Amino acid sequence: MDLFDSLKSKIDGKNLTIVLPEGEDPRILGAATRLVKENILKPILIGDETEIKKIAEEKSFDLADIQILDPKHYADFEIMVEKFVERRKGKNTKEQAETMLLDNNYFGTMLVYMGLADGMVSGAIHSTGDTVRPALQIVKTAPGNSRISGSFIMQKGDERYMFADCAININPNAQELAEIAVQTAHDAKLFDIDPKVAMLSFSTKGSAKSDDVTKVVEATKIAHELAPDLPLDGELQFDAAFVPSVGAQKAPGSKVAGHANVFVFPELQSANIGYKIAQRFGGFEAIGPILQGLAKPISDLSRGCNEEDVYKSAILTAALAL
Ligand SMILES: CC(C)(COP(=O)(O)OP(=O)(O)OC[C@H]1O[C@@H](n2cnc3c(N)ncnc32)[C@H](O)[C@@H]1OP(=O)(O)O)[C@@H](O)C(=O)NCCC(=O)NCCS
Ligand SMILES: CC(=O)OP(=O)(O)O
Repeated sequence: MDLFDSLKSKIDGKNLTIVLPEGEDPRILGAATRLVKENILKPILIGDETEIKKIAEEKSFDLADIQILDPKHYADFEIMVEKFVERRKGKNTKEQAETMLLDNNYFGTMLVYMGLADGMVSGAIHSTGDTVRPALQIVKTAPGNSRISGSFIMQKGDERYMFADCAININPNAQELAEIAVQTAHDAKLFDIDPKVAMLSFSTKGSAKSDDVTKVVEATKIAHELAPDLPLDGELQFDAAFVPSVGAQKAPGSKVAGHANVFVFPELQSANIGYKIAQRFGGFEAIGPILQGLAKPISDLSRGCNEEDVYKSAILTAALAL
């Protein structure tokens, strides 16, 4: 079954609500309208109501049944400020909270934290830092996770893979990289991928020596300790991880080499560049970044996203709320 048909059937009838803090962007409005029309979930748009209605009219989007909230006129703003200050435990004053919560991403994240929405999708306009910082500060990590990371589902036809961490941790150490691998394998299962995890490098099984390679070797060792039953191998070059004949030549005996479907990059530069190359040269659809390890589902978008990406990310985020 198509991944999104499967996710839609999981959330069907659950009346889940997803906050879209960039309510004035036509891609967001288009996706929200479609989600309502198809009765998939309830979007909550954040922004200036008059402006949102004006854009919707220009683009002929029907906003009936879509809730719009403007932080400037939110009736329970004071309650939200109180809860924010309580959550930030001395890190932000009431005065700071009053300003911060006028920001759509902070406001939207608080709706999710307070249980007034099931999830949030943002990042069509905002950078990843501005999108995820409120989530890191307010929602924080789920039990058993020391960090959050960001993965992409990469799909084309019948092919479906996961790439990580393409979004958050700039230069993870070995322990962090191992946790990213385990998190991504966990999420892969939610998206009907039976994970075989490759810990990527520019070296395969000792073919090159450097501190960067040693980090991946260490991470592989730690990941085995964290998840002994998980098929995972490293360090592997991408060709050794993906192409069966190359895997057999460069990493004979490996159960993962040549058959990997979850690719863990050594740091953010290669991961972010890698997913965009697969997307733009390779014609893969890139769904994400999916934030892994957060206590509540919040997803980022690439600023290069289109309406379809927003629509799919909202469905996926809702499914993560179950
Ligand atoms: C994610 C990112 C924005 C966080 O950086 P930051 O805002 O400087 O974060 P700070 O170090 O100030 O930490 C802010 C909070 O987030 C927490 N945090 C930061 N990184 C975290 C992580 N990976 N997992 C969990 N919590 C994290 C901190 O503990 C801190 O919490 P606190 O305020 O309660 O103490 C930063 O790592 C980043 O810019 N990453 C790259 C994003 C990017 O450009 N990606 C490419 C495009 S997708
Ligand atoms: C995920 C990502 O790279 O986001 P952006 O393109 O918005 O920087």
